[in-house]
Amino acid sequence: MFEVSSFEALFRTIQPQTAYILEKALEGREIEVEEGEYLFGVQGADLWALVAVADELRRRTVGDVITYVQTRNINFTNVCYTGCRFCEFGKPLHDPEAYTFSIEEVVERARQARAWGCTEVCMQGGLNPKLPATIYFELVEAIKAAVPEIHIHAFSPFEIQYGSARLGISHEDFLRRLKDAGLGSIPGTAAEILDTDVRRRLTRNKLSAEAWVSIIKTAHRVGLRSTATIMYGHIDTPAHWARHLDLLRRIQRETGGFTEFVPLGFIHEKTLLYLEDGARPGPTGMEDLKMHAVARLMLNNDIPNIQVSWVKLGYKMAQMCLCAGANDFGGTLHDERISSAAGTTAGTYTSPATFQRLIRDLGRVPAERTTLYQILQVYA
Ligand SMILES: C[S@@+](CC[C@H](N)C(=O)[O-])C[C@H]1O[C@@H](n2cnc3c(N)ncnc32)[C@H](O)[C@@H]1O
Ligand SMILES: Nc1c(NC[C@H](O)[C@H](O)[C@H](O)CO)[nH]c(=O)[nH]c1=O
Ligand SMILES: N[C@@H](Cc1ccc(O)cc1)C(=O)O
Ligand code: SF4
Repeated sequence: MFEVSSFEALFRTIQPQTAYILEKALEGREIEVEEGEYLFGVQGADLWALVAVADELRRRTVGDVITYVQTRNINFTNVCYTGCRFCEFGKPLHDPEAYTFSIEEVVERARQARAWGCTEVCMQGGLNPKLPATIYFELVEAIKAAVPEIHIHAFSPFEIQYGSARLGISHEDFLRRLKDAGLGSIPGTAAEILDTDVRRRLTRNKLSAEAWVSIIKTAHRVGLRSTATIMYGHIDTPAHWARHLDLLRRIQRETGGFTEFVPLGFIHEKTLLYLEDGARPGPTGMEDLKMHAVARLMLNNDIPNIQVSWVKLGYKMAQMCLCAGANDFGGTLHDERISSAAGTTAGTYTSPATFQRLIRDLGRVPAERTTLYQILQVYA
């Protein structure tokens, strides 16, 4: 049984309802959707108690190691007509900033990545109607032929839906062919908020919440693991967040395919969602802390790894969230473009030395991992 007693004194100083839920969490019991929603509303001493309990659960489940992965983003095209209101990365074909890499350019980037020490390439793009629908297979095959040892983490559920629809084949056949070509895993992006009403206001043409769930489950069934994400801090509410977390853990109980959960705070600066549609200017610092902490409480029994996105949070807030339930620092990235296009100034690359320094500053232990959380080296 989990130890509750060391928290007793702290719990006497906070709201009884908060204390009740935090005790349940320390006992390893399930935090219900309504309880998660309640926790998103706590402030002051209750918020710090939530953070302390999330940090304790993190310590019990995954210990004091904080991992990171050497990976290079290859955003092979930004041409996209979906028009998501939160995205400044996607551009129409004739936009002066539109670009598409050739297969040779993508392969060259993967080769360089390997030479720099990367074990992964993270590849996502716009939905570019000028590219052949077979581009997804061609990219994977070409990278595998040139750099066979690199793990290819690529193509969001939306890209899977788009590619398979254009080829007229099932999601399952499309995913199996990608896996046979050498795909290693898929990013769980395009999740945004898995709620029909919110999605309608974020983006008119994007895949539905149901399709996201179905494609993720299909990927897991064919043996392709994925990350899980949420994009929060725009027109969404704590009720959406708690339901989203609950949906992710229910998927995980069916498939076991999620490697980690990555909260992605909305980068608002240049987006139409903020400038024209009245969305909030991204999450506040307290919302960032609560997102990582409540995720730890609700997911701890099902998804052990919670990743901070340093691109969205910046290093200082990322460090804080690593003290509030998270245990993974994400990737080196090298060429981050999506958040940068939306106006973040957090940077496009983080070196292993920087990760190690920021992790040591927390009194924790840095370690490099692979995409699937195999530890490559611990920096004791
Ligand atoms: C840019 S898309 C690339 C893959 C594909 N086009 C898709 O939409 O699935 C990848 C993810 O980036 C995230 N993203 C885009 N713009 C963002 C922003 N302004 N703030 C935070 N995340 C953003 C969204 O979660 C989105 O699903
Ligand atoms: N969090 C962001 C990522 N993450 C990619 C990860 O580094 C990696 O692919 C994953 O950990 C696989 O296990 N990439 C971005 O471009 N922007 C982010 O905010
Ligand atoms: N972190 C995501 C990928 C990602 C890429 C770009 C983003 O803007 C956000 C997330 C994953 O590994 O699954
Ligand atoms: S989020 Fe993806 S689908 Fe939406 S506009 Fe951006 S690149 Fe296109």
